Amino acid sequence: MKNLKLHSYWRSSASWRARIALHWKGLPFEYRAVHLLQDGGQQFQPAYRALNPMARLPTLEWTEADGQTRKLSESLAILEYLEERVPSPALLPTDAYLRAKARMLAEMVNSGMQPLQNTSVTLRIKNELKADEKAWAAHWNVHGLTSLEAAVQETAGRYCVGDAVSFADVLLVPQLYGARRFGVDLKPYPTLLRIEAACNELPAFQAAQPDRQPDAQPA
Ligand SMILES: O=C(O)/C=C\C(=O)CC(=O)CC(=O)O
Repeated sequence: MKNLKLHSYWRSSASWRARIALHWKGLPFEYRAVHLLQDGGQQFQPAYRALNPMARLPTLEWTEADGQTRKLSESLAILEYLEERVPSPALLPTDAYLRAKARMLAEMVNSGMQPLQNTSVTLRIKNELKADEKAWAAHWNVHGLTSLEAAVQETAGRYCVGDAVSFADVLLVPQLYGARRFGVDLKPYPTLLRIEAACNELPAFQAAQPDRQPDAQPA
């Protein structure tokens, strides 16, 4: 994989997952900023939609040794692909059950939480339904984090699944940032907070943080 380009937005949690995985695997990439709110949402522009018909972030583009260009969207598909292409350092355990557990915890965020509070959803709740989109988003974060705190008890070591970083941690850290943005009290999730702190000691997690990205906006 050469000439990697990641279409990303600094605080898009799905972009953040891909950034962690790329840094973890030691794959340098060019950062292509797509602003989710400016210009009515740059993700809706035809050039980006041609890359990603869902008009969502992230999208990864690269070139193979034989010159073929490739593109992939959906952060979990990107994580799975990078894990296959660059197995070491790993982001999945070797034991099949624990691998499934890491994917299960990741899916609890990927399918069970984030889509319910995605910007495309919260904007419709606010503008079409005239409802409190922050309360809506906070509700689904509380439901998901309560479930995750319970679920990780079986496998947690230093990280979500034992003492090695996995997809579960890659999904957890950006989601906690989102939960804070929606005003969720995180005190009921001590295990998740402890894992987040452990992850944030790692250079790949540090490099992927929103405020370290070229399109970050001052608070
Ligand atoms: O407010 C903005 O700056 C625009 C959009 C986002 O950050 C995207 C999200 O926070 C959704 C998410 O990835 O969970």
